[in-house]
Amino acid sequence: MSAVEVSKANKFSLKLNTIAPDKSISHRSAMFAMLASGTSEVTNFLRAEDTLNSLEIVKNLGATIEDDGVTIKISSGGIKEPFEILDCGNSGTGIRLFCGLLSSANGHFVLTGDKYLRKRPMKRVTTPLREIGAVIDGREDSNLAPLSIRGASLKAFDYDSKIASAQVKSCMILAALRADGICSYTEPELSRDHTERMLQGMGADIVVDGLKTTITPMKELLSPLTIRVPADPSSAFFFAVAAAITPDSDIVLEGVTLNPTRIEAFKALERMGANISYELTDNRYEPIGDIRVKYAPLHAITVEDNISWLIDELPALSIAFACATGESVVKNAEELRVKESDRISTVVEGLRACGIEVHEYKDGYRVVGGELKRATVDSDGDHRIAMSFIIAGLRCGMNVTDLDCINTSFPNFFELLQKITKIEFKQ
Ligand SMILES: O=C(O)C1=C[C@@H](OP(=O)(O)O)[C@@H](O)[C@H](O)C1
Ligand SMILES: C=C(OP(=O)(O)O)C(=O)O
Repeated sequence: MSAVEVSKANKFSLKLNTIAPDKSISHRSAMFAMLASGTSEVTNFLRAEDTLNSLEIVKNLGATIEDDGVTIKISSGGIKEPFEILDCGNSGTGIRLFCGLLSSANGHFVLTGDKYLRKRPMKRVTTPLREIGAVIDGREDSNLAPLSIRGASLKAFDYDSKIASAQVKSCMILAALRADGICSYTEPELSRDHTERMLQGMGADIVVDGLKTTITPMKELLSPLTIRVPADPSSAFFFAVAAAITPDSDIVLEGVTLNPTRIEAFKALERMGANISYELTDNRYEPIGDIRVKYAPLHAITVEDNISWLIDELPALSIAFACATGESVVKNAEELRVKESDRISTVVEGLRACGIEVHEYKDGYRVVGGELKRATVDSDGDHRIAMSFIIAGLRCGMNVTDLDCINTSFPNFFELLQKITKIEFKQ
């Protein structure tokens, strides 16, 4: 399936209870099970390419996996040297967290990914890991995958990170769990905190004090995880924007993680005028609940703080900017340039193709709200760009090409979308 034609939508009222399970939590569930004694049980694991690659890697590292289609049981007898090259596919989260997990494990490990991942920067994890004794190398002096790791003993550290990145933080927390003394990691702004919450739930000694996380190495294996993965707010957000830009529409997104580090894009949409409410329904490892979004005319906003809390949703939020009155600005978001695509360029080019005035900056862009027009937009192999411009099509019709990437995070996206509008696939 290489292209889709999306029709303009009429008002809709919907409840969605099958939004894709959270990608960040699914990756972590598979990986953290390797640190437990006994069997971890994960229900509602995201069965998408990125996270299935992590599960396959865990299997290659010696875990036994039993899957009845509902619950995945993962039992590990410790990390074993794999026969295979470990392929993370398209996933930055996969490769960077595995670097932390494997740097202290016995054996030799080769991590790689697809042509997009092999262009993304890895020094952000390989440099701090090398500083504490990790034996890790890769192309361009360890900046680019394939990466090769020879497990080694790691020294205790106090690391002051310059980037607000949950991938870097999680990598270093995983390394710290097997270092030779108490470690601390400080970040410039709080990034998503699933790693801390899940590992604490498994009994790890991790103390969070504002931006500083202190980790005491594991003395023994952790307790197994028992988790139901909540729906992914980053996936749910495409449908939040769908309701926010389609007059008189109303949508309820069920069972989503309401972790404050993940729902900032919904808060931004609320600041733009959309009518949004949250209902807490569960609280295990993190708050979980339903998000209701009702259409209201949107106005422009500036987004410049806590960028890591909505970094993955910025492409979809930019579609709402295009439909708002006034000029919306995104600042401090240079991290967008090193995602699956350079998301500053792909958003700017895509919106311009749809007739919207956009000004590009080094660290963001300014979108002048206007009339979206039907265009052909190529995703550049980036799932979030593909889904964002498909949602734009609900306003004006759209042809979006290069769609296979959607399977990395949201395989049932089209099944849900067809509850809202007509879609026609082309070769
Ligand atoms: O830790 C995670 O699960 C993620 C962290 C973020 O990346 P960075 O840590 O690079 O900001 C985010 O963009 C990615 O989709 C998932
Ligand atoms: C950036 C993303 O993922 P990753 O970094 O894991 O490839 C994303 O899903 O938008």
